[in-house]
Amino acid sequence: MFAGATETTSTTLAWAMSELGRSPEIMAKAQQEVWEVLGEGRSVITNSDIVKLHYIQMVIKETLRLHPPISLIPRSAREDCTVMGYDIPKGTNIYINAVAISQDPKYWDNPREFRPERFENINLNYNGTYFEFIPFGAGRRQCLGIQFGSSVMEMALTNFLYHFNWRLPDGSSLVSFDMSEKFGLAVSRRYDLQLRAIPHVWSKTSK
Ligand code: HEM
Repeated sequence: MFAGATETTSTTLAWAMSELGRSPEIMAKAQQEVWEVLGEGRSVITNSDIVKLHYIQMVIKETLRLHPPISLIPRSAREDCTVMGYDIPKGTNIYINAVAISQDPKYWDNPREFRPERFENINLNYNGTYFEFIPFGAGRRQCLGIQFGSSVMEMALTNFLYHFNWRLPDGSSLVSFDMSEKFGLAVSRRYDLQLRAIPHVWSKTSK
């Protein structure tokens, strides 16, 4: 459970920073929200700050839509049944492909695009009642760490964006930005993410 809890959250954070690193406009919008809501000189950021950061919450949701760390959710048929014309005998192992569902063009416009705004006016949460978006699974065996995991991710991402500006390493470009995946306990980046962290200096523009 310890590995399941830490690897999922750290992997998602790496994907969030990857998506923001290759989308400077979305990064700027997220940072603007963090700076405007929190104001200057904050050394401690609390949960009561995080609930006000709607765009950050959408960035995390959009990251989990494109990169659900547990992409195959296991189940076992408790009885003989038929699904979409396929006979499934009792005891069959079934894997629900969460990543295929959350990128299905039947439910999502331009599904491969990283666009946090798509969550703006729709009440899609993690509860597992919206089957087109199930990064934490659904039903009785749904993830027990939804609240904790989402708070940790929002808190960490907010701290990253509040305190630092992020740039590509010298010599690399947005065109060649690597987004390849590695399948393991969680679907993580194949190669470590490399970004330059530059401490944020407050000026009139960031207030
Ligand atoms: C990005 C963060 C996380 C994601 C995306 C995630 C995702 C998932 C998924 C997809 C499942 C399977 C659900 C199902 O079968 O329907 C699961 C199960 C579980 N998760 Fe998470 N998880 C995350 C973080 C955490 C954290 C932080 C904890 C604990 C502090 C945790 C504890 C558990 C436990 C105990 C289960 C097994 C539940 C059961 O089988 O009854 N998870 N998680």
